[in-house]
This record gives sequence, C-alpha cells and structure tokens, in this order.
Amino acid sequence: MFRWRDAWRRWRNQRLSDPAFRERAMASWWGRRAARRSAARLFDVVAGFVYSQVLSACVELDLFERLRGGPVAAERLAAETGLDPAAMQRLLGAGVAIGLFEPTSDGRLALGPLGAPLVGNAAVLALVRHHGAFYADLAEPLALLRRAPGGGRVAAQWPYAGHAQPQALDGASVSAYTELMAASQPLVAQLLLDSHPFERAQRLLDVGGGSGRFLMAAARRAPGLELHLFDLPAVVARAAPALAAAGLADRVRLHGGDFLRDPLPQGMDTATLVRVLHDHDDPEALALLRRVHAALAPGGVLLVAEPMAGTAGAAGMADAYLDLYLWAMGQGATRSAARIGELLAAAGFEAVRECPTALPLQARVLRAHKAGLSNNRSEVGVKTS
Ligand SMILES: CC(C)=CCC/C(C)=C/CC/C(C)=C/C=C/C(C)=C/C=C/C=C(C)/C=C/C=C(C)/C=C/C=C(C)/C=C/CC(C)(C)O
Ligand SMILES: C[S@@+](CC[C@H](N)C(=O)[O-])C[C@H]1O[C@@H](n2cnc3c(N)ncnc32)[C@H](O)[C@@H]1O
Repeated sequence: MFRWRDAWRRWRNQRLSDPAFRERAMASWWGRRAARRSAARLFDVVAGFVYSQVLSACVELDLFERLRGGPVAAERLAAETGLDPAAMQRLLGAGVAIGLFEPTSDGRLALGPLGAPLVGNAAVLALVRHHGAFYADLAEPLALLRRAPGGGRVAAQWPYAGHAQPQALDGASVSAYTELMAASQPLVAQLLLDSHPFERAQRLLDVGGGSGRFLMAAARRAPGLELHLFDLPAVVARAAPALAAAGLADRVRLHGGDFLRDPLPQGMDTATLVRVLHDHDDPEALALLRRVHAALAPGGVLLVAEPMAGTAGAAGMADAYLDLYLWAMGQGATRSAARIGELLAAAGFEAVRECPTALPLQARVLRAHKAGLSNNRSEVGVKTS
C-alpha cells in the first residue's frame, strides 16, 4: 500500500542528507529560516548533557531557593556558596542562556521562566540530585548498551531489580530509593487522584506503594476510604512511622511481601499500580496483573499510573529518558497505553479506558475492570486504542 507519510519521509531525508541541497537551501531566506530552526533543535540535542549539568550545579548550590526572595548580585551568590566569583559568573551565564535565570535591569540575577517553577519543588529537585548515578552510567553510552541491562550505578540504587529474593532486602538497601520515590510522589499523586473518583471507592490497595505517600494523599481526598499498602517488608517498615506521623496509623493496613509470590490482600474494590508496572519485564508484569486481578473483588477496578511510550508532545520522557533509565536499572521498559491495555486484557481485565491527566509527561492513567457487579464502574475516560 502506498503511504504518504513514508513517501514524504523518503523525499525529505534524501534532501536533508545531501550537502549540496543544504548549501543551495542556505541561499534562500526560507531555507535559512528552516536551517536556523533545525540547527537550534539539533544543538539542544548535542548540548543536552551540558544543560543538565548546569542545572545540577545550580541545584547543588541551592540557587533557586537563594533567589526565591528576589534578585541577588552574582558576587553575593558566590560569597554565600563559596564558589569563585568568576566561576559563579560562568554558571549564571549558562543558566541565563537556558532560561533558569534572568538578569535584572540593575545587573543582579533573578529567577527565569524555567527556574521559578523549581522553587519549593522538592519532587523535581530530588530527581535532579539523583541524576548523578544515571549520568555516570551514561558517560559511556555504548558500554551501557553493549552489556546486559543493569550492572552500573543506577542498578545499585534499585536492588529489587534482578534480585531473586527481594523480600529479603534490608532497610539500608531500600532507604535511598524509597526516599526518592516519597519525595517525587506528589508529582504523580495529584494527577491520579484527579483522574478517577476515589471518593466512590471503599477499599483501596496500593501495590508497590513505597512508604505510603500516595495513600496519604488518597486519605485526604477520600476520608471514608479503607487503605492498604503492599510493598517489600523493609519498605513497609519505613512506611509505618511516616503514616503514624501523618495521623494515619489506624487507617492504613500494612502488608509486607513479594508481590510476585506472596498473597495479596483480597476483596479490594480498587487497586493502584503507581510507577510500578514499567519496572518489570513482560512475564513479571503480566504475572503481577494476574495476581492483582485475582485479589480484586468482582467489579473491582485497577488503575495503572506511569509515564507511557508514544505520549504526544512528551516522547522524550518515556521513550528516551525513562526507557534508557530502566535499561540502566536492569529490568523493565516503558510501554504504550495500547501495550499496557493488551497486558491488562491478557490478565483478565476488561473495559480498559484511559483517564486523562493534567500532565501526561509525568503520568498517564489506565483504568481496567474485573468482571462483576460494582458501584465503582465509571464511564469517564477515553478508549486506549
Ligand atoms: C505568570 C505568567 C506570565 C504566565 C503564567 C502562564 C502559566 C499559567 C504557566 C504555567 C506555570 C506552571 C503551572 C508551571 C508548571 C510547571 C511544571 C508542572 C513543571 C514540571 C516539571 C516536571 C519535571 C521536570 C519532571 C521530571 C521528572 C523526572 C526527571 C522523572 C524521573 C523519574 C524517575 C527517575 C523514576 C524512577 C522510578 C522507576 C525506577 C522508573 O520506577
Ligand atoms: C518505582 S517504586 C514506586 C513506588 C511508589 N508506587 C511511588 O510511585 O512512589 C516501585 C516500588 O515497587 C516495590 N517493589 C518492587 N518489587 C517488588 C516486589 N517483588 N514485591 C513488592 N514490592 C516490590 C519497590 O519496593 C518500590 O517501592
């Protein structure tokens, strides 16, 4: 079958990859305009690592917090952080160029349009701080890709990946990733809670729910909801004091174990998998979905929330960043909504729908039902395929 898109791509690539065409194009005003745009986009790809490291240095020096109250002179920032004034000027100049800062009319530094949203944004700041491990693994990208997935610094941060007995992990092994997930959970919790009417549910099980941050947010949203947390024993042990501090010790029941082998609490009308499914290769992901299906009451609903491949306008997140991240971690992959839908159907779920979220880059949500009667069924949402 003749496909216009393929024909257009062939024609375009023949021209763009021809140095003589590029030279001729630069002679016309429209060609120069297209070349400038294309060069700028390509340069951002070339220099992406530099931009990330500029951001990382600014986060380490706490520059966004330091500018929260208003513009500050570069010399003062240098004195406060102990950085040489010339080095600080270099860093701030780079930050201005990528939108983190802006110079004021009197020559001081203010937050820029991309720096201002980082103020008080503990979630993104924690993820940026954690990037050292990922970028260390990516310093030699072909070495990373040529060896079997995992084996580097990212993998060391996620000890359950590739572990034969993850339920035996101790507190020290799970603390760093559990803290990171807790700090970044607000990015996702709000999106999920806004995408589905949790206040209509009665018993909610968060599978792989970390230290319970999502359940804390769900408890605030739906005061009548009974809450259950399932995670590895060492993770659940970390959840207990956090839940007690939030006044939820009596409301959240804790279940420690391996969700691929140990019994899940039965009879829930709602279950959630938040940033969990993409951690696992297909056989384990399918086994997990089957186990959640078996644990749900008839008519129960499962919500899968994570970044998904093929997200329009946000392909960089799931398809470039997170998929490579999971390779470095040693298992799992990002999947499209359609592929997750196939796994859900293979696990016995029906009526799979996407519930739109405000920031699909951060998380999309798929809702799926177990057959049977329930008052939990809602027709909100759109089909995934
Ligand atoms: C006032 C004027 C002039 C105009 C106003 C215009 C206006 C209304 C603007 C909007 C302002 C606004 C609301 C800004 C919002 C900005 C937001 C929401 C920014 C969000 C950024 C999110 C980022 C950068 C997210 C990054 C996420 C990362 C890096 C995630 C990493 C995840 C990892 C490593 C997960 C690991 C878990 C594993 C192992 C995969 O399971
Ligand atoms: C990426 S974290 C997501 C945590 C949380 N849902 C969130 O979004 O913040 C994945 C979680 O799955 C848990 N997990 C991984 N493998 C597990 C297993 N076999 N059994 C139980 N929990 C597991 C981890 O301990 C971790 O808390």
